[in-house]
Amino acid sequence: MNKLVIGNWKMHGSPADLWDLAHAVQRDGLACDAAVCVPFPLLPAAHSALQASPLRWGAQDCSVHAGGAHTGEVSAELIARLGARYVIVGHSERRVALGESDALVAEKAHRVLAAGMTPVVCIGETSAERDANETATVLKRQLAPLARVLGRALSAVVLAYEPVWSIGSGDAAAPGVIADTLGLIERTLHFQAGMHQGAMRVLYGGSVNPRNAAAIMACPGVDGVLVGGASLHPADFLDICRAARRMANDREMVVIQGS
Ligand SMILES: O=C[C@H](O)COP(=O)(O)O
Repeated sequence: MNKLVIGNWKMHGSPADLWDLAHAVQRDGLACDAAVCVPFPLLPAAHSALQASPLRWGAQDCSVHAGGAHTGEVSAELIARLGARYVIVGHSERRVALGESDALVAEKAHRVLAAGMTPVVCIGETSAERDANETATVLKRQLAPLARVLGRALSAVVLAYEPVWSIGSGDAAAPGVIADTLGLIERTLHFQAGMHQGAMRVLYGGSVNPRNAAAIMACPGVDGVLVGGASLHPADFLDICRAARRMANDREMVVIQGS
């Protein structure tokens, strides 16, 4: 499976930024599966700028409702009509600031799948939870409703492990911590949903940049990265994509040499 790089622009960006990124991709090529998740008002511009590009686009949230009288909400169906392929759900910035529950996040993931897109479901512990040795408890609690609501469709989800203490800090989790935590996630998914290793894509997110991307993507179980700040700079974003492509090449060489 190719590595996947997803940029999360959060509440940043403009149509001009999307065209800059599109031109950079056209000039340098895109070396892996990649997408950029933009604020809702930028989705039409993403459609215009990226429709002829290998770079996909998506949103950062959606309504838990399919449609109807829900002022200010944006349904997954409306997002899909703008050509989006991915929708991030359960980002810690929403869980913390807006009190989004694990059950709500699972229902939103269900809506995204029903609209024919891929949910990128974020999970991760805060620094207080990590210090209190509660990482395993938190991750199991966050994953449980997903397994319950989605059942077999869980394998169509992209999971993003984002330790909250790492987001925007400049300090990515150490490769050993990432590998250990992804192992824990894998065992939890096996126990809760009967899922086997590699059945779904699992990304790491939190202070990923062009300097640490290769080491992070070399961690066992890491299928790609969810990138915040660095995704706002086309050169950095494409450097991370190149690191992802090198990983795939290295693996292909190992398979060929070992076959
Ligand atoms: O969704 C992306 C994450 O919040 C990571 O953000 P960051 O790369 O700026 O730390």
